[in-house]
Amino acid sequence: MIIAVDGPAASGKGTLARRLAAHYGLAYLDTGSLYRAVALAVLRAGGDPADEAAAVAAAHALDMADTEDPALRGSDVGRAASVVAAMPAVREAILDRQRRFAHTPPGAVLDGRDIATVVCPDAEVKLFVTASDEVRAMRRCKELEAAGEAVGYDAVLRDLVERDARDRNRTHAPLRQADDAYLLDTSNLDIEAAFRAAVGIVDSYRETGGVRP
Ligand SMILES: Nc1ncnc2c1ncn2[C@@H]1O[C@H](COP(=O)(O)OP(=O)(O)O)[C@@H](O)[C@H]1O
Ligand SMILES: Nc1ccn([C@@H]2O[C@H](COP(=O)(O)OP(=O)(O)O)[C@@H](O)[C@H]2O)c(=O)n1
Repeated sequence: MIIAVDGPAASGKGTLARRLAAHYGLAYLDTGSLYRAVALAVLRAGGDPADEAAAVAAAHALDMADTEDPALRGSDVGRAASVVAAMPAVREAILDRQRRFAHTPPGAVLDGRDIATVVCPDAEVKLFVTASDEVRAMRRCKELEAAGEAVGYDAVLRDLVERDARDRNRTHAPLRQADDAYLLDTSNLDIEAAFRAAVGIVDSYRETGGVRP
């Protein structure tokens, strides 16, 4: 089984996808960490994330071990990731790797922006996870604070809104809800409630053999 989890920044898709993977015994891939790792490699080499040749070279050289670096979670890296992610050649360089991961038995949960639309349009279950801008900014603020990066709420909100706009408006593989994806708004759900709601959606899919919303 493949479960696709897409949504805007800090909507809680990673938290949900990781728990769904553990619950159903599936592998888990945070595809955002691939774009973040490409961006971090360019930044560390002293390059500009807008330099397409540098970003594409970093994407081809990407090692899965690079996706474990705690430095990936910084807000500067998130911003740079959305710049390199708008480049079709960067996306192309890491597409097959994501598809192979998803199709390795017994299947996987992948979270990102284009999983249901581009990477795995054949996924059995598609979730589009969202939350209000304010709720997402508050969650990301707390997360950055806990990681030792104190960024004010206003700056985090501005950053998320700007990054989402870049992700939604790019021409190649933009962030959007697939026509056959379930919308899960977690604005008023804590982590446990969001997980229970998602399990309800996946189980009802399995019981009905794939009735779409
Ligand atoms: N439903 C929720 N309620 C409250 N906090 C949440 C919820 N889901 C996730 N979080 C927290 O919000 C932050 C961002 O979640 P994450 O799963 O990393 O989002 P995304 O993968 O969409 O960027 C994390 O610190 C996480 O613990
Ligand atoms: N499947 C994906 C995943 C991430 N991305 C890009 O990578 C950036 C970082 O993704 P992420 O999932 O780590 O970001 P957060 O939601 O954790 O803030 C996004 O802003 C997108 O530009 C993408 O284009 N496609």
